[in-house]
Amino acid sequence: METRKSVFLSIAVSYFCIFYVSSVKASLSFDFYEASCPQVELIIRNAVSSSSSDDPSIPGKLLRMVFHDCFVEGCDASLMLQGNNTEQSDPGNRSVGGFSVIESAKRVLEVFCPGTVSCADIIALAARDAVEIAGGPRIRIPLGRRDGMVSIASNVRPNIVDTSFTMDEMVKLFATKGLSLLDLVILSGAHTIGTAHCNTFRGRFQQDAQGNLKLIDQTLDTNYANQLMKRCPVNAQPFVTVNIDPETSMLFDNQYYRNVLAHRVLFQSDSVLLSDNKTRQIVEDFANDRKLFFDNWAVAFVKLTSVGVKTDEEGEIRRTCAATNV
Ligand code: HEM
Ligand SMILES: [Ca+2]
Ligand SMILES: [Ca+2]
Repeated sequence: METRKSVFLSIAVSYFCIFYVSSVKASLSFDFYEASCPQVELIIRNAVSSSSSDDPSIPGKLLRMVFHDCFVEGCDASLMLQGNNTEQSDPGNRSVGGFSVIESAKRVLEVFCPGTVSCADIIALAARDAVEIAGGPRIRIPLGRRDGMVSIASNVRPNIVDTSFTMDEMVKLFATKGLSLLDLVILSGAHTIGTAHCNTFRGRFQQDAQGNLKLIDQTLDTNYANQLMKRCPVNAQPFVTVNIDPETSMLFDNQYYRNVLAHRVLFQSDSVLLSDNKTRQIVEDFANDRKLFFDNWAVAFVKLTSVGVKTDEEGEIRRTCAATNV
C-alpha cells in the first residue's frame, strides 16, 4: 500500500514538474552569449569607458537611460526607436541621452557577431558598466533580452515617475514593475551621479513680485536652496544644469543618502524618502554604510534590468538600435 501510494505520488510530482517547466517562460541567463558572442561584455565595456573618458557626463546618461527604457514596455530598447511619436518625443524623455554610445557598441557587435546581441542587452550592460566606471560595484547581470517593436510617446507619462510624485504614487508605480519600497529607495541612490536641468526642481521655488525666486518647499536646506537659486535664476537658459549630488557628482557612492538626510537633494521625490519612517530608516542605513548600499544596489539593479523583458520568440534582434528591422 505504501509503495503504491509513493508511486502515485511520484507520477503526480513528475507530471506537475513537466507542466511547471513547460509553463514557465524561459528567462535570462548569465551565459546567454557564451557561444554566440563571447566578446560581448568586453566590446560594450570598451565603448562605455572610451566615451566616458571623452565625456564625463556619459555614465549618468547611461544609468538614467536604462531606467527610462525598462519602465516603459520593459527593458526592450523601445526608448531607442526613432520616428514620429516614439517614446523619445515625450517631454519626460527630452533630456535622456547617451544613445550614440549604445549605437557605437552595436556597430562593433554587428561586425563581430552580426544579428546576435539585442539593443536591450546593450543598454542594460552599458548602464552596469557606467556604474562601475563611476566607482560603483561591479555587477553580473543575466542576458537574453530581445528588442521590442513598439514605442509610443503616450506610454511614457503613465509609466515614468514625475518629481512631484508622493511616496504613495511612487510606491504604486514601482509595484506595477515588480519593484518594492526597498527597491525604490535603493534605485533612487542613482542620483549620486549626473546632472539635472533647472526646470526639474523649479516647483520648490516661487517667483515673487520683483521676479526673484523664493523658497516655498520648507524641506530644503536654506543654504543649498540659495546656491540653487543662484545657479538657476528665473531667466536661466534652458540648457543650464546642476549636479544632482552637490558633494561627489562624478562618483557612484552612498553620498546621495547623506544628502537626503541633510535636506540637500534636488527633487521632491528625493526629499519624500524622509517623510516615511520605513524609508527614512533605510536612508540612514545606506548613509552610514557604503557596502550595504552597494550590496543592495547589485540586487535591485538586476531586478530593474529584468522588468518586463522579452525573451525567446518575442520581439527581435535589431540590426540598428534606432529602428525595427523590416
Ligand atoms: C524615483 C523616481 C525618480 C525621479 C522622480 C527621477 C527624476 C529625475 C530627473 C527629473 C532628472 C533630471 C533630468 C534632467 O533634467 O536632465 C533625473 C536624472 C537622473 N536620474 Fe532620476 N529619477 C528617479 C529615479 C531614478 C532611477 C530609478 C534611476 C536609475 C536607476 C535614475 C537615474 C538618474 C540619473 C543617473 C540621472 C542623471 C542623468 C544625467 O546626468 O544625464 N533616476 N532623474
Ligand atoms: Ca522599454
Ligand atoms: Ca556621488
